[in-house]
Amino acid sequence: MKAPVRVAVTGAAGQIGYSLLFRIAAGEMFGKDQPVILQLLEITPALEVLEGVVMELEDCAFPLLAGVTTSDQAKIAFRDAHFILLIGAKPRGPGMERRDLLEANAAIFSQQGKAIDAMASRSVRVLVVGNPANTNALIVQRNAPTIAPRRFTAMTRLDHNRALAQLASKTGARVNELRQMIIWGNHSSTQYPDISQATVKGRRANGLVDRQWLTQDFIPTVQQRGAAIIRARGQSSAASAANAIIDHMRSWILGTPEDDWVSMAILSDGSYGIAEGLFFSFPCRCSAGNYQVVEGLEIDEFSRTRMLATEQELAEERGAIKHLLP
Ligand SMILES: NC(=O)C1=CN([C@@H]2O[C@H](COP(=O)(O)OP(=O)(O)OC[C@H]3O[C@@H](n4cnc5c(N)ncnc54)[C@H](O)[C@@H]3O)[C@@H](O)[C@H]2O)C=CC1
Ligand SMILES: O=C([O-])CC(=O)C(=O)O
Repeated sequence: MKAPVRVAVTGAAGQIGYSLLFRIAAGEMFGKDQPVILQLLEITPALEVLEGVVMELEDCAFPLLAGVTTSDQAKIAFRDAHFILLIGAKPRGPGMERRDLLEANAAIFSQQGKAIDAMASRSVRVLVVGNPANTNALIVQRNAPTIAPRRFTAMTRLDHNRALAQLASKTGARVNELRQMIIWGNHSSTQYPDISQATVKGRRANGLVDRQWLTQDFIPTVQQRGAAIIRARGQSSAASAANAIIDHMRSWILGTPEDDWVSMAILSDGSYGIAEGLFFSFPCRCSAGNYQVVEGLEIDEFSRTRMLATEQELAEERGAIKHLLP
């Protein structure tokens, strides 16, 4: 049996937490041979609810669940953590953009960045989910200067999965017959879901759909999907977000297939002309716990314009919280 990995999860008593923790404990994130210890963080008033979730975890008698701890102190929850999933934050309601949460959530992420720096394993891998996820990831990373910047990511995998589902439905294919989707930029309504590299059953997706569907239907549907779910459910997406968290971590740790890639928001190194120092979603290939931006893709004018728009928004978000960046 492998040694257990320590997985810290914040906002563990929230909606996403309730869809996520049981799947991690069942072995869906790290594989069926990898025991896990869950280190759960909540705010003090939510600890009682969290105790109920812990009782349910116990009642599942998961063979891979090697322990569960709870705390309202980030420094306790993050101690020696190998993986940290930063979910705990305020979600948006109807009529809001994710950036409207910046002020409410930014303080959480600067404090948690410092706690990661002080307490986590030096080889920790961090995924930021709480919105606005890209800019929160920047706050966390900059507040954790002793951890390598490559170990911080923000989630655009839900957008990637949404784009796959839309294209599969339009072309009558199954999702697993699609390859090489891309989400560029911010997890926001300026993101650019790009099918220019995508294939459907080995054929170029661009040749299977018309420009009008792309611009009037596909791109806005993916960009606005979170808002559509809030309108319908009265709450933001949770089960699909939890599923994307599993997918993101699984790809990062266990790797991507030879003929495909995934979208991850990572600290830009200047690839594709995107300004350094922004958490920007790129197509990435993963292997053995590492990721690399897929280089050398041709970017036409249509794509470039959209990539610049989402880059511009990220630069503005960074400007709004620059006082929180050491
Ligand atoms: N990146 C993405 O694709 C997605 C991001 N989200 C975001 O994820 C976040 C969580 O969503 P839900 O679980 O639906 O919200 P929720 O409100 O159901 O749960 C959030 C939990 O976080 C806790 N919390 C608040 N401040 C905390 C802190 N300082 N430390 C630890 N825990 C704290 C709350 O007590 C609550 O239990 C939201 O910001 C939401 O917008 C949601 C869906 C997709
Ligand atoms: O839209 C929201 O606020 C929640 C979220 O990030 C998503 O569903 O993509």
